[in-house]
Amino acid sequence: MAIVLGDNRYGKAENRVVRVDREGDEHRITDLNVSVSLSGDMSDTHLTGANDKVLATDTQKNTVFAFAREGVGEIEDYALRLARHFVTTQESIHGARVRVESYPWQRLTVGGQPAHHSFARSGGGVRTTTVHYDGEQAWVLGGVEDLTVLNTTGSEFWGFPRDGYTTLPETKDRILATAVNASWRFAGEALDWAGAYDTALASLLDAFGGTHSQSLQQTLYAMGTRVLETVPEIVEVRLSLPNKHHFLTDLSPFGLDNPGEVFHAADRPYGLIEGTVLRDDAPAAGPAWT
Ligand SMILES: O=c1[nH]c(=O)c2[nH]c(=O)[nH]c2[nH]1
Repeated sequence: MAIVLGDNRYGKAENRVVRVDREGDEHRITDLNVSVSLSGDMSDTHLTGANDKVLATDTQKNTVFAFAREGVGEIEDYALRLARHFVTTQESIHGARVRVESYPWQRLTVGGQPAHHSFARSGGGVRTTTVHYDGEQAWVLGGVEDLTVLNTTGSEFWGFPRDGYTTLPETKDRILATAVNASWRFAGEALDWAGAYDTALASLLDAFGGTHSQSLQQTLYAMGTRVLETVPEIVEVRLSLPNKHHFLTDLSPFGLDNPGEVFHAADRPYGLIEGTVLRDDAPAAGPAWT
């Protein structure tokens, strides 16, 4: 029996980069969380302690900030530039994964006018990308996280098996709420990333609100399908949907009825519904998700 070094990677996680673009008085803000993870010929550092092939994670952090000096643009392009840089400039680095989360800010209205330099963090979900570059090919994922949505009706859940542990009543009308975590895989690059994001987001929301749901699973499939129908460059969608349960509160001890008006929003435990929707001719995912 011999002990060997297995899969490994290293990088600087969660670099918080804020960039202000200034056009005269009018400012724009880009607020990012950037994580870099590199892999390659890293045996020596693990086995002997020789660091001559280790691009310091501190250098990686500096690179993330220095590249932001030239402008960020679409986060997918920024991640591609960084991933390519690490692999092409370091002989020992054979793969780079760059993940970017972009926090949304909304311009304030001040004195009845759009403010030049004042913003509020908005709850419209965090735009994400993950790029993997292996020296020859790039794989690009886009996505959105923490996009909380809720339907006050149009949701049922019944017909499920009842065993000795089942207490959940069947319902033909309930609140359906979730925080959408979705990632999608693009075929190709140099796309209209912003347009794809806007369309995918609108499709997720449209399908969530427009589907009369028998289960969150059914809604998940509708949401993934809608993205694939509206964005031709996306070949696969992965969704992770926590079921944010809203239980009708029993007000009868107080002599009150409750015709679907007062709910307890339970934060845990929660159902977690996850699934992948993809084109049957989608090209191989390679290392895109791993
Ligand atoms: O949409 C749902 N899917 C489930 O699988 C499930 N299970 C549960 O208790 N409630 C729900 N709701």
